[in-house]
Amino acid sequence: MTSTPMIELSDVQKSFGSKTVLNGVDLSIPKGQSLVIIGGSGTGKSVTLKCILGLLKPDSGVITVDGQDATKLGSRDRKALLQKFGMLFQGAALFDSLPVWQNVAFGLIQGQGMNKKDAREIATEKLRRVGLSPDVGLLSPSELSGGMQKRVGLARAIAAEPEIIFFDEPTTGLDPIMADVINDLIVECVQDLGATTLSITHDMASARKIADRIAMLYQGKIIWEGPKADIDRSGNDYVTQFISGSATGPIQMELLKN
Ligand SMILES: Nc1ncnc2c1ncn2[C@@H]1O[C@H](COP(=O)(O)OP(=O)(O)OP(=O)(O)O)[C@@H](O)[C@H]1O
Repeated sequence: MTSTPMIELSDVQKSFGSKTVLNGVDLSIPKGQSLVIIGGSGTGKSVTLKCILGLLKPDSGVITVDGQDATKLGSRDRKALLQKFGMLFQGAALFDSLPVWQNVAFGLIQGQGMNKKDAREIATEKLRRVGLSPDVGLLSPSELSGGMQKRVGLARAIAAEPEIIFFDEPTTGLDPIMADVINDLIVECVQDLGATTLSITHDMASARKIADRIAMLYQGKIIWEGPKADIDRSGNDYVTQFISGSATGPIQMELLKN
């Protein structure tokens, strides 16, 4: 394993008014590794992603992406940095006004200025990679099942062959079998590209499948991080409660205190 971190967060803090959401988050993802952040609703998983993407500015701390301080970039450098990212959004977030192939090709045409013919060829190839035939490229996203929409979202995320891919709740809304199919596809596509990935999810089956390492965010800090094989013997009562989905344990006690 290479020790060069592709993404590194050091003591990142972010508050909204009097509410502290991130209270000293430290994370390091080596190149080519997949980290999954787990944690309850409202614990700051999305805020962490948005800080890395530059959509939110942390109050303090350092975020480096491929060696660059991502919190101090001008708009041109930020655009260049964003070109390294692919993203699969929660709910796939496809444009219904565009046919499927144009959704997949969107970043190639709008972001890279690629001509439509070449972008369409790549979109068709990526659709095939995720198990969809070229005919599907002509449909509207609204004509597709949830599982097919996730496949299209994945094809879009990998279209530009990014070095880094973010997966935001990639299995939300899917039945467990379709979720497993999508998890397998994610693992295959990430391996094809050798990409570094950061995912956020509540779905432990997904985390166990797509992660190399898992980190748990709780009350604004990473309270446990380790290889996925160690999660069942973390020795951390919060992690144990979260992965067992139990209503009783320290997390419930904290909720009752508030
Ligand atoms: N722009 C904002 N302004 C004010 N508060 C915000 C903003 N964005 C997020 N928050 C608050 O920060 C907290 C963490 O939100 P975040 O969306 O990161 O949670 P999450 O862990 O991703 O939750 P979920 O799993 O439910 O998506 C929440 O209390 C939320 O209300």
